[in-house]
Amino acid sequence: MLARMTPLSLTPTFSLLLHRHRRLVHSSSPSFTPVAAAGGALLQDAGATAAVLAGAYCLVLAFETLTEREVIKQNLSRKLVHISSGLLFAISWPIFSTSKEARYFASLVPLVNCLRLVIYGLSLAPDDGLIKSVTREGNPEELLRGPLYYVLILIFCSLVFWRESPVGVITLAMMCAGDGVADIMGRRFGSVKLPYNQQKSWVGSISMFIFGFLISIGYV
Ligand SMILES: C/C(=C\COP(=O)(O)O)CCC[C@H](C)CCC[C@H](C)CCCC(C)C
Ligand SMILES: Nc1ccn([C@@H]2O[C@H](COP(=O)(O)OP(=O)(O)O)[C@@H](O)[C@H]2O)c(=O)n1
Repeated sequence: MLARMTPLSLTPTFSLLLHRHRRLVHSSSPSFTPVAAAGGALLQDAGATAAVLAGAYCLVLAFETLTEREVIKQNLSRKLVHISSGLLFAISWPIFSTSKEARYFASLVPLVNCLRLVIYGLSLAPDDGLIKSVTREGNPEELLRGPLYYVLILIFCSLVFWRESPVGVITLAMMCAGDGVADIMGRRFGSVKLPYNQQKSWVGSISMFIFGFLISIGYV
């Protein structure tokens, strides 16, 4: 049951397309050999990695542009990147092959972004746009805290849980949708604070649970 869990995998259309795709790739034609299958999977994973890397770059670039043009505020940009990055990363998992190596290809995407955050967080190179779109105050060192922990969790979930266990996508749903929405709802409507934490509110905490749970259900 848990084998090959993938986001949207229960959607009949998606399952049928995935099944037809797998039958096509693993067809029993005489000319089809395990070497060809391995080569096909390698090509598919390399292409998927390149596509998702490009998607990650374009996503951050889009929010950089919106922030620089003051279409959205810096704090909202950070939260929208926080919410969308991990959720879109998990949605991209089905485009990778069913090979054992697929998870390693997928984890390259957050790994490249991890290196990017370290380089710019240590000010080894300038990237004002990235800093503006994913930090609170616009300090490069901020990249080495929340954003860096975030991509490390993406690497961990893709390597350890991948599509075999729902724990990975549930973790991403809570971290991205839950924590992201908690901030937005809590800042706006969170006047009644938690008794044991005056920095958090009931609205924010309940929002985290509700949105994290709903997105988790949608993924598994
Ligand atoms: C802004 C972020 C975290 C802030 O956390 P906190 O300070 O609110 O606690 C997220 C940073 C995201 C990172 C810069 C880009 C990550 C891209 C991801 C690995 C791949 C996305 C692929 C998809 C197809 C867009
Ligand atoms: N459970 C929560 C979480 C956040 N929040 C609000 O969101 C703001 C930022 O929350 P946070 O500590 O998650 O911020 P990040 O560290 O995720 O950027 C808090 O200062 C609160 O105003 C809330 O009211 N209740």
